[in-house]
Amino acid sequence: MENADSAQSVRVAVNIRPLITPELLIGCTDCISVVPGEPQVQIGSHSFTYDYLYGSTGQSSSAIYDDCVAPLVDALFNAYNATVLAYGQTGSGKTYTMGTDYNGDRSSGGIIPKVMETIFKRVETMKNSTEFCIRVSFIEIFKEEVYDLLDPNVSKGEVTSATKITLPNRVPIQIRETLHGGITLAGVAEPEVKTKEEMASYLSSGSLSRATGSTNMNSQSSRSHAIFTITMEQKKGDDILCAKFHLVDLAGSERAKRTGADGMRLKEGIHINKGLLALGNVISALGDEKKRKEGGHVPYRDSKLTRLLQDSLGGNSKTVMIACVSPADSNAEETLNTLKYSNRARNIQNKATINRDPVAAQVQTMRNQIEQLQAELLFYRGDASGPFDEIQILKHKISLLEASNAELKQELKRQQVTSESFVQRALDAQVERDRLILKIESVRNGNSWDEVDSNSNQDYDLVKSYVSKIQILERELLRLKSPKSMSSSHLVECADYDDDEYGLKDALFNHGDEFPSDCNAKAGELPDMEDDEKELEHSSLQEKLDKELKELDRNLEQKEAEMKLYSNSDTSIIRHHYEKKLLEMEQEKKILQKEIEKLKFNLTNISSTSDDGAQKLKQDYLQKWNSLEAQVSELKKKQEAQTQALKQKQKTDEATKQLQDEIQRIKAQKVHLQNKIKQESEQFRLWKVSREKEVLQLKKEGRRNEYEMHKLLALNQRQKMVLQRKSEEASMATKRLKELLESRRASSRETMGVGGGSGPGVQALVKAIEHELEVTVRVHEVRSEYERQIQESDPKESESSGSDGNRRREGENLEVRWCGLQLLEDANRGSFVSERYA
Ligand SMILES: Nc1ncnc2c1ncn2[C@@H]1O[C@H](COP(=O)(O)OP(=O)(O)OP(=O)(O)O)[C@@H](O)[C@H]1O
Repeated sequence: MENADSAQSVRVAVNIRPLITPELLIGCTDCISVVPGEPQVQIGSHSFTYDYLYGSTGQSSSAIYDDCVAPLVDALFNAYNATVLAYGQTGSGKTYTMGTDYNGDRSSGGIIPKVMETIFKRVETMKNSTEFCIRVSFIEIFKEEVYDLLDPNVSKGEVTSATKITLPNRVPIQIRETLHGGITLAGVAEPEVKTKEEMASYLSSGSLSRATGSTNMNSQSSRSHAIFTITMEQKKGDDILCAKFHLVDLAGSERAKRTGADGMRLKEGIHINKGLLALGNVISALGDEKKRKEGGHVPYRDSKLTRLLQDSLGGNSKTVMIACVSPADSNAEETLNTLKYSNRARNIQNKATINRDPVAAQVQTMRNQIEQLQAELLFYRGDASGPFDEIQILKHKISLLEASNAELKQELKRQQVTSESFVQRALDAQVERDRLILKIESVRNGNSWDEVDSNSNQDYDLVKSYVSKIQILERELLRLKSPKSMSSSHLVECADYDDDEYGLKDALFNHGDEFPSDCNAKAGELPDMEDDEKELEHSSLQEKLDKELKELDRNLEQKEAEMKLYSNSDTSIIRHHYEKKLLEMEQEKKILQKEIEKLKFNLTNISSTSDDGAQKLKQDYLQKWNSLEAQVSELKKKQEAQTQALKQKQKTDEATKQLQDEIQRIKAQKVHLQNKIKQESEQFRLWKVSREKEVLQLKKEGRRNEYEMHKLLALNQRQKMVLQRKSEEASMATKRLKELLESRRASSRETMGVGGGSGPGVQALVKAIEHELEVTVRVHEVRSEYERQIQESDPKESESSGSDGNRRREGENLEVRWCGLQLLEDANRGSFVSERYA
């Protein structure tokens, strides 16, 4: 179900029947007054307003159908449920108003026959576009049991004159609740009807089966609540709509005293009143705004009548209640009750919705979904006009983002410049720091400040050379790095630094921190600019070529328009026309000249005679001659004009030809230009592809270089450590040597003390031998130490080939040089020491 309408209250109409014969016989008078032109009724001191009012001095009862019921028939065709409910005391005219006792008599009035008629008339007009399936059911609630009035298997029973009640032999029908809370009647007959007559026959046969009986108040009193239901199914394509129209004729409320009911009839009356009381309670519950808002309980389950009317009262239905009242003063009390009861019903709020077949509704929903998805798909594919506004907004967003991107790029460039200077300063500081560390280490190792300074200067040079080498490598790396790869792989690369197997972060030449920032600073600068330039060049060239092409198109258009002008007039026809005209003129001229010759001849003959007649003729001839001469000269002028026109035409023809040539030339140019554009685009594309390849290659190379650089740095670090250790060991050896010399000197002094003095020649010899010994020991120590170091070094390195091997050799040379230096120093120091201690 879908398309929920807004809540609509139950409409209430009051139908006041006229005083009937029995009432008149007992002298009843009219106790109800009606406010003219208003749906307002007054009884005693009570006044009530309704939606509609009929009978008495108000509107005629025949208008009930048009005002109240016809809109419900419309609603039924629009798939809304509808209900007409006739309520009132016994004998107040409910059956009469509803037409439930229809017996096939065409003239009999009532709402149901009119509804049937209208439905079938409309079905007839709509049958081409819609498939209808109309079914009817007719049930009654008699003594709190539901009976099927259309059950064909049930004998009609017999009518006993004593009770005047029809007692059919039948089985009550069970009320069932559907999963969705709807109410159904198990096994109720619901025959399909094709015509009004068919429906009417079910109505009349059902009404015959209805329980009726005679009371003091009504000789044909309905002893049951009857519900005639028309179910209409409409199929329009895949859409299936289904709605129900309940036409309810309630049993009348009654007072046993007045109806004179006893026994069976009394029991019936009690049941009737019980059902109506339950209905009253439901109406009260639904009509009380406060209770409704609080979601209070509505006692639908208190009676079968209220259960069956659940949807009609406060549910999914458009409902009209017709309160039937008798105007007789004898019924004043019941009439007042009915008016109060029905007035409350006006407060009931229903919410009718279009009833769609669940499967059809599902299909419809799915179809809507498919349509929506298809629209979305088209939009995302870009081959639909799409939601134009959305595209505009997105375009605007893109342009804003592009502008902000350009700004950010500018900012990035500025930051890059600043960052570069910072990086330079950081590098300087780094070098200085490393130099100081070396100095401190050296001092700690017991070296004098002079030595430290000289060592430090050498270290500084070494550090500087390494730093500069690193810088060169970094630049090389940056150059190789692609601008595009930087953005994506930068983070990964930076992360790699942290995981570096050599622990570069903690190394003396710690460029792990600076390097990525430097990478960042320079990222995309040079290659990006190069690419940008190339792309800019390409786009400006394309633009230029496009402009040229447009210019050519414009020229072409212009020339073709001119051409059209010329070609509009068919040149051959015009020329033909001019030539023909010229020829005609020529002939005319010849004829005129002949005539002139003839006249001249006649004139010469005439001039020889002196006859008056001849003179007159001469005069005539002369006049004619003159006119012919004038004609000839006129003709000549025309001929000249025609010749001019012909010449002009020839010129035009030439111009046309020129134009045609020019158009051909422009067209050729255009083709050439288009080819050029195509070629240029192709070239650019190829360039881009090769550039991308190059970039990939460079990235690869960059990564390799980077890796090598890391290895170099690690090697360097290891060498530094080796050197440091070696210098420590050398100083230890010196110390040991000093001790050795000291002990020897002491022993020699002792020897001298024991053996007496010796000459200065012997002392010098001892000194020289000692010095020699010291140097030899030192050299031997250092060499063995160096060899040991070499053996200890990673055997894998010796296996590496190519550039790795070169670099390794370079490191070894450095190491040897360093050792040599140390050796020399130590040897000198040894000599100095030996001299001092001599
Ligand atoms: N508008 C009317 N004009 C003339 N006669 C009417 C009108 N309404 C009802 N009557 C007559 O009043 C009598 C009682 O009417 P009806 O049987 O329709 O009452 P009821 O409300 O259905 O009674 P019950 O509840 O006992 O079945 C009938 O004889 C009927 O012809």
